[in-house]
Amino acid sequence: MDRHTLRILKTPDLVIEALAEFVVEEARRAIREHGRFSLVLSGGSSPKKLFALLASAAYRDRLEWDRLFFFFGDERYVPADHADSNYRMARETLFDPMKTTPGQVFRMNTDLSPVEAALAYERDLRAYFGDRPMRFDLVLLGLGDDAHTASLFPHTKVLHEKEALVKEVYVEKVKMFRLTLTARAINCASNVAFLVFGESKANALYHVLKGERNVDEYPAQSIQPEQGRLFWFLDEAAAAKLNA
Ligand SMILES: O=C1O[C@H](COP(=O)(O)O)[C@@H](O)[C@H](O)[C@H]1O
Repeated sequence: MDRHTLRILKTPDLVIEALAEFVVEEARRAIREHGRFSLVLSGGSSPKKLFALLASAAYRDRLEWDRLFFFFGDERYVPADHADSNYRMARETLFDPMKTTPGQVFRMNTDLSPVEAALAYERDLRAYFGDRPMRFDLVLLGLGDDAHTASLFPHTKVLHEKEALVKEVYVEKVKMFRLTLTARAINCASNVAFLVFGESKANALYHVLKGERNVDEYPAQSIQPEQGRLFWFLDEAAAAKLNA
């Protein structure tokens, strides 16, 4: 994989602190340059502590919260208050503590059918960017131990989507519909940052970064920002196989 920066730190907490600093830096830069910061949040369990840190006393005054706009890289097709909902996790750790206004948060609407929810989110994105280039300032991503990212899972049709920015996808492995930004949408971003820690991710990470290119098998390889920068924030356990 070409053109990326690795930040490897000893522990998950140090990785999260480094990424929180990066979020602050990029938010300030984006707000200085074009007045707002468009941030795509990842789901799953890894970003919980990051969101809580950004909402903590140490960080809250370092961000101009009312200029931040939040999006989702993917969503599990469950109600918004379900324990598995990525939106719920972000609401509890970030939006509620920071009292964000509804206009700042763009959630994938799982009250609609999967197809309609994907189309509606695409419309939301296009309306948000309007005449400006369709470019998020920062996309946060995680990595599954099967090398999926967002809800771009191995051997799913969405990996070959070239037009849509958002798609619904039925994922046999987890036996549910997911909604996901496509690689096309993510690769338009100014910055993409993966947050990966733990030994269980080491194998997937090795294949994504050092293995043969095979996007069907290792979907995270499809993330290659066209003009933006790609960062990997890793702990030593996740990075253990990279120098082997
Ligand atoms: O299902 C998902 O998995 C990945 C990785 O999650 P983690 O719990 O291992 O951190 C996540 O990035 C994605 O957003 C999520 O929906």
